[in-house]
Amino acid sequence: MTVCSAPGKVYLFGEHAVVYGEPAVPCAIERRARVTAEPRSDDHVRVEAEDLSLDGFTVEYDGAVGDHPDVDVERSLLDAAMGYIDAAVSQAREAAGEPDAGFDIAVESDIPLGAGLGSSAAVVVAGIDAATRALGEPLSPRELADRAYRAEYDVQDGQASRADTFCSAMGGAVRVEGDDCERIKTPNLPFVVGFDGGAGDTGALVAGVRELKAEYDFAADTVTSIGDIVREGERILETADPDAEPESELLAELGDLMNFNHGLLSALGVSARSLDSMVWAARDAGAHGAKLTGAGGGGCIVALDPTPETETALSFTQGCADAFRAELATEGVRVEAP
Ligand SMILES: Nc1ncnc2c1ncn2[C@@H]1O[C@H](COP(=O)(O)OP(=O)(O)O)[C@@H](O)[C@H]1O
Ligand SMILES: C[C@@](O)(CCOP(=O)(O)O)CC(=O)O
Ligand SMILES: [Mg+2]
Repeated sequence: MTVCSAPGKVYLFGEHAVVYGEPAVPCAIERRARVTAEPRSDDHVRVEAEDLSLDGFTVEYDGAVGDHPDVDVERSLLDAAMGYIDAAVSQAREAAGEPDAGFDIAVESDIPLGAGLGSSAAVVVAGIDAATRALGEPLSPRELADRAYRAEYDVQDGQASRADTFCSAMGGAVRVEGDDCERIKTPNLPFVVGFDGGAGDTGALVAGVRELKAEYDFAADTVTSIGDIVREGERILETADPDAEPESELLAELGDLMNFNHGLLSALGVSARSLDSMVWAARDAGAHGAKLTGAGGGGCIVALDPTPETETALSFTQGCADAFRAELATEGVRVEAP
């Protein structure tokens, strides 16, 4: 029985625009998904995923992944929910050269689903790591990131960047621009997350931005401007001492860029009333800056505040279901039990 875990993430800057080749800076956070993989003597895949919004269920596939699931829910719902695990199993089988490998898989996660904290990437990265290790064919974190990206790309119909999966595999803060992915050094940024209890549909939100961009030059310019914000943010981060506590001047500069980034995401139609309301609650509480994180439409915002004020204000904000401090996770994917 092999258990691997991988972290979720927040976007300091750059979601959506990263899909079109602009740079982005996601940061891994200490909320993890854990996947257990146990090889089977047959070619079946049995999945236990208690956090899924289908009220928790157990499902057994017959032979080929995705065939004849033995569960009493609508097929389309099940496919949507299980797509990422299917894709992770397929990548692990391919990587290990064992197309007929069967597994008992269990998924457990502290990352809310579909809320912009990268639960899908964490499940896929930890899943591929656990399944390949269970077959005795461990991959490096970069190989895992690449396989996990291919899995997300397939499930999201070709609409995915490498940002979430690379960040989850490597941990820490990363910079992603097209196929170019690297870890970067940042000071320990004081992230506060507000969660509205809901979720957004990543595929539909990405498709919406794609349509706007194709229809209006100013929407395409907005995407480029998000890239400009990220480039400016990187310039500021490069001047910071990664080993010192971040100074408030640095946080103020980053916060201004986060606020600008949120405005442009909002212009692209991916914010929501609940997200805007949490963003304003954070700003009113004295956060240096706040923005939605991930695909948007519902889910989470991220703010920068070293004091307890933003977390407290969010916990009293209507529409905020949960508020918590998110520590930077310096470790990416890891083995919990070999
Ligand atoms: N704990 C989990 N168990 C099983 N599947 C999960 C789990 N967490 C996430 N997933 C998969 O990831 C999907 C959510 O991914 P996505 O829409 O990209 O949002 P995000 O990555 O922002 O959380 C879920 O619908 C599910 O398929
Ligand atoms: C909108 C996007 O930039 C980030 C999506 O993040 P999440 O799945 O909502 O955590 C899409 C992508 O980069 O693949
Ligand atoms: Mg995702």
